[in-house]
Amino acid sequence: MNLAVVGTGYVGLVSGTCFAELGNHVICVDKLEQKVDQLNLNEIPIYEPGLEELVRKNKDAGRLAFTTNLTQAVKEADIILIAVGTPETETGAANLSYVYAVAEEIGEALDDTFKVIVNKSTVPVGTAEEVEEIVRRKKREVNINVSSVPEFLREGSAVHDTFHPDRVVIGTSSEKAASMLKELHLPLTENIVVTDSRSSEMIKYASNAFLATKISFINEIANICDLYEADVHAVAKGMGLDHRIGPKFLHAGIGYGGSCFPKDVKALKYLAEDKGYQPNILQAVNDVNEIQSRRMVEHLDRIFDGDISGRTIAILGLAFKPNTDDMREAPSVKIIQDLIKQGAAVRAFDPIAIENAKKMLPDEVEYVDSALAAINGADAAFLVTEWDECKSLTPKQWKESLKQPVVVDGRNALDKESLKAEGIIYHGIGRK
Ligand SMILES: NC(=O)c1ccc[n+]([C@@H]2O[C@H](COP(=O)([O-])OP(=O)(O)OC[C@H]3O[C@@H](n4cnc5c(N)ncnc54)[C@H](O)[C@@H]3O)[C@@H](O)[C@H]2O)c1
Ligand SMILES: O=c1ccn([C@@H]2O[C@H](COP(=O)(O)OP(=O)(O)O[C@H]3O[C@H](CO)[C@@H](O)[C@H](O)[C@H]3O)[C@@H](O)[C@H]2O)c(=O)[nH]1
Repeated sequence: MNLAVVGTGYVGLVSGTCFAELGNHVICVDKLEQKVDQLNLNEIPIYEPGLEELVRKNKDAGRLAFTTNLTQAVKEADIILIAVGTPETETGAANLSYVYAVAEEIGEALDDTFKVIVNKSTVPVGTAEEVEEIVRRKKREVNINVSSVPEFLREGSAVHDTFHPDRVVIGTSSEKAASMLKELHLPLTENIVVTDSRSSEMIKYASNAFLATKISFINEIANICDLYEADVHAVAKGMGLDHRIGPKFLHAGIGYGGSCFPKDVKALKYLAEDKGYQPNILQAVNDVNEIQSRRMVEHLDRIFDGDISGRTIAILGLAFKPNTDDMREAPSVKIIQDLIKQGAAVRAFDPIAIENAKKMLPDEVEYVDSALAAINGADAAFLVTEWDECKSLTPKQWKESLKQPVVVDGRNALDKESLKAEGIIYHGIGRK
């Protein structure tokens, strides 16, 4: 099939490339000329394991191309995928201006042949219908269907997730569109749910909100564990073995970040409130997450009697999770701002996110190029992102490098017993 993919962020770039790998002919469009030039030189603007080789291979095979020319890409396509950003606005609602702008451009570019327009961006319920209206306003007699096929990939394992999805959701009112979209996705999975576009849009928000709920729930349990000297690790294990609960997304820590969970929980909350419904669970999920990253600084305050001014704190990991250089809504930002406000000096390490981090963090932060260099001579260390390089420091290295043997593990990723055995003052989140 011939595909046009509009937007070359995580979703557009990864899904476009993977569809090319499956034998489709894919043209990816972005309005940023510099990004398209980079992609044409095989320079991948994001860090995503396995992606660069796949882009190169499919470009060389003539199945994948990058352009700023939306009109040409639309003309050649049977299916047009919209994969532009839907960031958070001040009210918490999703900003749909990029989606609407693309709908207008597609409307202007369409000819008479039947095309399926697919919304892959995460959007409020009813957006597929709105996009169809915008396109038809441009060309009344146009032969199209607008469907919703939400994306469920995770950053850092995006290529793997795209080739091995748990399910594909197709929301459409057209049998022809459903059959074309099924044909496109069948090589990936047989678990294809076909529904209407409104339910499909809701499936995406509900899935992200549910996963975020699991995280805020276990974080709340961790906070209570702290008060009663129970260990949330053991608690999560004991809970997760119940098949009805499951072990995943029960890892307590400093809260969820990234470009999706924070904004999507708020956007769904906004959708409910906009119709006069008070979504109490979503509110609580968000509230718990907003303060969870403060737990690390609280631990430090306790150790240093509330005065950390003049202390050097090593920050291990800046990205919102390992295997990505994405700093969007990374808990490290709030933590570092807090530390600096209290007069501490911050020395930070991340294997790949430092360049992105510099754009968001205070100028006072010192950056170093290894985990060991970060902890060398520091008064305490914070594990903020559980990169392998940070987790693999030995108890001896921690002990010999830190000025004071204080380690606050915001991801509960370190072996607390061996650290304690080495004489290190260890604090996890909800771990006695
Ligand atoms: N990042 C993820 O892991 C992920 C996973 C699932 C779903 N989503 C959802 O997918 C959508 C895209 O997310 P992302 O992280 O890939 O976005 P992004 O913001 O990283 O990238 C969007 C791209 O679209 C381009 N763009 C904007 N307007 C354009 C236009 N008119 N024409 C051509 N290109 C245009 C931008 O230049 C940018 O390169 C969002 O709705 C997000 O919530 C993201
Ligand atoms: O048990 C857990 C699991 C995750 N996290 C945190 O939750 C955030 C999100 O993690 P993850 O879901 O792995 O990353 P994303 O790439 O943001 O992916 C989520 O958001 C995407 C965008 O919508 C969806 O497509 C994915 O299905 C969904 O998992 C990160 O800060 C993690 O550190 C925890 O704190 N505890």
